[in-house]
Amino acid sequence: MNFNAALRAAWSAHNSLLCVGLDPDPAKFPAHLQGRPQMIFEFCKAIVDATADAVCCFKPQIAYFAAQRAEAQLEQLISHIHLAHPGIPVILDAKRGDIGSTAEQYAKEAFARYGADAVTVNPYLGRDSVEPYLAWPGKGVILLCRTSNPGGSDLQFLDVGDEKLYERVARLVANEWNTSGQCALVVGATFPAEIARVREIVGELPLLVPGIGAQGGDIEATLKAGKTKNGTGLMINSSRAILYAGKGADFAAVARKAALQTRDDINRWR
Ligand SMILES: O=C(O)c1cc(=O)[nH]c(=O)n1[C@@H]1O[C@H](COP(=O)(O)O)[C@@H](O)[C@H]1O
Repeated sequence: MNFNAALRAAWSAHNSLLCVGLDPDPAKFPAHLQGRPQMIFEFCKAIVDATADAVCCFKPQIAYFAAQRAEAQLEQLISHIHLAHPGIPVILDAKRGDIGSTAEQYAKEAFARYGADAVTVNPYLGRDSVEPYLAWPGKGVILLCRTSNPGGSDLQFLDVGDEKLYERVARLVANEWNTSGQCALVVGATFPAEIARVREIVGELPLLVPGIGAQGGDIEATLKAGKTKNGTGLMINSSRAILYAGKGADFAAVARKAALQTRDDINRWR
């Protein structure tokens, strides 16, 4: 699957810019799943099947699986998404960053082991640390630019010459690293002014925007700042606000309601 092409197709086929983040925390699972050996897969599969027609992509966060020794369930989940919901791209949120030889292994892990269509990557080791991901044709490489957390400002807001570090990252990625059209950027919904600045710098490049829902980012401000001319260009992630909207046996149906509501709230401002 070509990540960029699949994303564009899903934006249009599902009329949605919503990315459902899969951050499974067993402590928050409904009672009837507790203690089941495959509960992480079962929880995520139920969410995926209930929300697939309302999203443009899914984003499993690898730490939630690895912390529970559930990597096999992550493999199973991504494979399920591809089989049951073909065409919906999967972003593996791993925020990797290492020297080239190690990055080759991380790229193989994301794309060959897990079968992800895109991966999040930290840009601060520079171009040669990102090239091993770009060597996988058609796979998406989503670079951290202006993260949603308050401490993101500690480094990303430093002045480098006549611009901020996050602006330099946006410019570098859009103008120099994106030679094969595989790149995208992460910009938090909690910083709409910076979303607007990044959009100004990068033209139509897709932006992954986490931070609505549990982190309190504003949907209207995000859309006004980040949408492209045709009302797309964004993968707006919500994890906890959708996954844990319900706490009972009907959790997947409640998650679906939350996802549809979020999709519609987003579409109001496109
Ligand atoms: O790369 C990410 O996805 C990411 C970048 C960022 O700046 N902020 C951020 O919250 N994320 C991820 O997005 C998800 C946000 O989850 P919620 O706050 O529950 O919607 C988590 O999986 C985070 O790891």
